[in-house]
Amino acid sequence: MKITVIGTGYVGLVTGACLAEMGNHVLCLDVDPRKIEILLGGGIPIHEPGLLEIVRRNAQAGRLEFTTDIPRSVAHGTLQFIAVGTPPDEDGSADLQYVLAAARNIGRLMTDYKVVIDKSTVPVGTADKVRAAVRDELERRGLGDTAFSVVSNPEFLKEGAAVADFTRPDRVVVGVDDGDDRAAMLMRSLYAPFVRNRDRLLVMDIKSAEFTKYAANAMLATRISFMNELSRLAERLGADIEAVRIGIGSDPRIGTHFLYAGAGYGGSCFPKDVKALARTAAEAGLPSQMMGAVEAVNEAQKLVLAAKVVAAYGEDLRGRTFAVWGLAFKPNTDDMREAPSRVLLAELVRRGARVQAYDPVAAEEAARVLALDLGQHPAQAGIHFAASAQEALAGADALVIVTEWKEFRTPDFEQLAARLADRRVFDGRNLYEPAMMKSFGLRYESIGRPAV
Ligand SMILES: NC(=O)C1=CN([C@@H]2O[C@H](COP(=O)(O)OP(=O)(O)OC[C@H]3O[C@@H](n4cnc5c(N)ncnc54)[C@H](O)[C@@H]3O)[C@@H](O)[C@H]2O)C=CC1
Ligand SMILES: O=C(O)[C@H]1O[C@H](OP(=O)(O)OP(=O)(O)OC[C@H]2O[C@@H](n3ccc(=O)[nH]c3=O)[C@H](O)[C@@H]2O)[C@H](O)[C@@H](O)[C@@H]1O
Repeated sequence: MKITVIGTGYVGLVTGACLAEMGNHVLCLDVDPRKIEILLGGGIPIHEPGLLEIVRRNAQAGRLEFTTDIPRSVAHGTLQFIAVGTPPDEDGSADLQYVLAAARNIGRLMTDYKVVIDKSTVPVGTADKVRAAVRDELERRGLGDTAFSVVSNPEFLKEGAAVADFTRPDRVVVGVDDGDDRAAMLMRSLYAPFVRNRDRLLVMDIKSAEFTKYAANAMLATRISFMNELSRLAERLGADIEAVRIGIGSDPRIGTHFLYAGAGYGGSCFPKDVKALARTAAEAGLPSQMMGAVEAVNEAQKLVLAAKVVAAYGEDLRGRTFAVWGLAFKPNTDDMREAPSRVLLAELVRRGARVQAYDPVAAEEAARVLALDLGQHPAQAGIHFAASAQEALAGADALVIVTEWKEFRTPDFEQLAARLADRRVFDGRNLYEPAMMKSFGLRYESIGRPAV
């Protein structure tokens, strides 16, 4: 099939590459010429395991192309995936300006039947707005009776595992208008190679499809905030949240996934989608009590590591040096959006500490966003980037772990103890056994477990 993907962020690029891999002819459009330049040069603008190979292979085969040319992109695909950003507006609602701009471009230039597919995460009712935007443009051109379909096809992939999530999905949700058999059939055949078990392709009405996406992210964020709140209580009571996690996760009604207490959730989606769902609920006259609580618990959780450091060293951290391992909002990505490390680093440098930070891939992106957060170059604020986890430890008083990259799981503990002046580790991801840390003479504080 001929497919256009609008937006070459995480979702657009993964969608385009994986659909090309199945033999479709995909043209990816972005309005950001820098991204298209990178893609035309054989690279990708993000760090995502396995993606570069698929992009290169399909680009070389001529099945995956990139452009900034909007008329060409509209002419190309019968299926037009809209995969642009939907960042939070000032009031927390999803900002639909990019989605609607993409829809207007389609209406302004299309000459034959198109399926306009909302892949971006968009509030219930957005498909109607997209439809109106396309229709208005067609009518302006005197082509009001040109046929087109609007489909909701929310994406559930996780960064760091995006290719596997897209190609072996737990489910694919497709929202279509009642009776729009043409669009439903096109979507079914498009996804057939990925959903061998046909039950996993869930066709429903458009509003339910739009709502399913927010319900999924809100449920996952709720689980994390619930565990984070319990972790604080566990610390106060002297219980171990890891034992509790295993204890409750073994009940299949609860399940083992997404129950890890930590340094707070970050990323481009949970924070914004929780806010947007709260906004939708308020606008519908049914204000959500839960979403506000989920968000408030998370904001507080992002401060927990800094609070532990302050409890150990006092409010004034001048003259102290901290090694920080992990900056990205989670492992296997260089994405720094809403990363808990940003809150930690801002707190440490505000109190006068020096920071030696290490992340396997996110350092460059971290330097960029921290400069914006702090209003000055990170080095001026006292943040230095180390080339390795070991280098970050040199001359540090203590280590703070924010992101659970695999390479942090089994460090040389003797060396760790020898390098840290205070032999102290603050672990925001519960990577190690407290008793083992103690046996190496390390003082160890983690999340929701007794300090040793
Ligand atoms: N990042 C993720 O893991 C997931 C994201 N989503 C949702 O997918 C959507 C996209 O997210 P990301 O890929 O992270 O976004 P992103 O911000 O990384 O990329 C969006 C891209 O769209 C481009 N763009 C904006 N307006 C455009 C236009 N009119 N025409 C062409 N290109 C345009 C931007 O230049 C940018 O490159 C969001 O709604 C997000 O909530 C859903 C599931 C997973
Ligand atoms: O809508 C989206 O964009 C995506 O949002 C999340 O994916 P993502 O943000 O890439 O990352 P997650 O793996 O969900 O992690 C989000 C945050 O939660 C934290 N987390 C996750 C799991 C857990 O048990 N505890 C925990 O603190 C992670 O450290 C991270 O900061 C969802 O998992 C995807 O299904 C969804 O498609």
